[in-house]
Amino acid sequence: MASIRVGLLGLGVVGGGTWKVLQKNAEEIARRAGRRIEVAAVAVRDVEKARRLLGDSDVRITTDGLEVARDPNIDIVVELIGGETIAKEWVMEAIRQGKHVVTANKALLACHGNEIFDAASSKGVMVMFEAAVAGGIPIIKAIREGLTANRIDWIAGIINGTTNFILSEMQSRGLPFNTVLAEAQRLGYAEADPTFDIEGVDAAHKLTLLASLAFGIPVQFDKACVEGISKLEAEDIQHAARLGYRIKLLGITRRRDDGIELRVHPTLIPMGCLLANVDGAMNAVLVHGDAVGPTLYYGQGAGEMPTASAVVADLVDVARLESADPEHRVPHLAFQPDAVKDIPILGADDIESSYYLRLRVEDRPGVLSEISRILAESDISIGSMFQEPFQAGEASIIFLLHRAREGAVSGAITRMHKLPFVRSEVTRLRVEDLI
Ligand SMILES: NC(=O)C1=CN([C@@H]2O[C@H](COP(=O)(O)OP(=O)(O)OC[C@H]3O[C@@H](n4cnc5c(N)ncnc54)[C@H](O)[C@@H]3O)[C@@H](O)[C@H]2O)C=CC1
Ligand SMILES: N[C@@H](CC=O)C(=O)O
Ligand code: NA
Repeated sequence: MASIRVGLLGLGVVGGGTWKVLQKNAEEIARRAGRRIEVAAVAVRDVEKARRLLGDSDVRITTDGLEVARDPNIDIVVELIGGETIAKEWVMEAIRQGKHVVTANKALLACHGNEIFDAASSKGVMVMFEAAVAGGIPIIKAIREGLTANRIDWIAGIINGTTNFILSEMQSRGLPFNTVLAEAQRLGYAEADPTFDIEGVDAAHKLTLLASLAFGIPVQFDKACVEGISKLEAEDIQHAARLGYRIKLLGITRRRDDGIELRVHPTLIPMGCLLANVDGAMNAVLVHGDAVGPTLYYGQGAGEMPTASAVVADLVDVARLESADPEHRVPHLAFQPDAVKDIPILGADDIESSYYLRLRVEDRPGVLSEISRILAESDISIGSMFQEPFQAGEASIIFLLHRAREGAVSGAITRMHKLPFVRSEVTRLRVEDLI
């Protein structure tokens, strides 16, 4: 059978890895796909750099992705440039031209996925995005195909390699934040704009896609509650450890009777939990289905070769399914497009979690009773608390609170800020008791 011809948009970390995997495992991939997967053209910013990587191959190099998207000899366009503007323009053009698309671009799909998937369905082409969530872990395939018998209850995961790498190195080696971030950038884990990693935006992009796949809802990144790790203090990492917890940036999406939680934030998880022991740039995703129970997917969530592994797996899927009737392909978001439901996404105040609060207080009689009174009046019960010895007339008090609505906790914190003996902003972190 004739080879399937690919146009690569971008030849950076992931694009370069994709080229390497396709060369290295060409025979094995052809045995699986039923034909060879051949890179016919690439679009890049730096032509000379691309030429060095591609060696003496006869791949056409251009700086214009539209040229690749419009090339009648290309069957699949692989978008690996990132961002939402040019990437969207080139992807939409490829779809208009009737080409299948493979992308690792979670920002693009989390913000414009509904439009892109609609356009692809109308044209009868596939948009595959395994690399966009948790890099090399086949989490999309697992949810979209492996767990289709289940009503999925919740997903909780470490889905950003950069921040997990930063938190792990800060906790285990005491390295400063900026040193570890620079190393994550050198290793190719970080986004072009690393604030996407640090502020939880990248994880929220991925979680948005997971929620759509799990619950059959439209892609709604703008409704996610997002908090990153930039404000996390070393003191809280130490207190958490003393209480038997580790802090991880988690993405959590949960189906409740009144709607769906969609949230990313630093989270205390008990040290014995599986996710608490996922270190470095590794990702891990827990998916709970009503029939299967909890399932766990673990692997490299970022970096050249692991991400390329997912891109190439999608290419093989397209090669296998290309000739199938579009009606018989797996739907983009796991549910048939006419069965997607607009279930409400819950706002921040409606989130339910346990909480860690840290208050810096002055040494005065009645401090504890005042704080306890506010919590009791807000209908929030205290699980445990400890207080550090006073130094220079001040100390930190740490509370672990039982499950409560976030709105109640925020209201209590507002009241605490008005207490004359509270000396700094109250630190609030969520606590989740996972498997
Ligand atoms: N690096 C990683 O570990 C992972 C990255 N991703 C996603 O993969 C995509 C690519 O990321 P990286 O490979 O890390 O980025 P990168 O910055 O290493 O590579 C980007 C490539 O796109 C090309 N490019 C960018 N703008 C262009 C333009 N206007 N015209 C022509 N070429 C252009 C650049 O020349 C470069 O070859 C992003 O969407 C990213 O979020 C997804 C999973 C993991
Ligand atoms: N910047 C991302 C790359 C993979 O998606 C991460 O660190 O996880
Ligand atoms: Na993946």
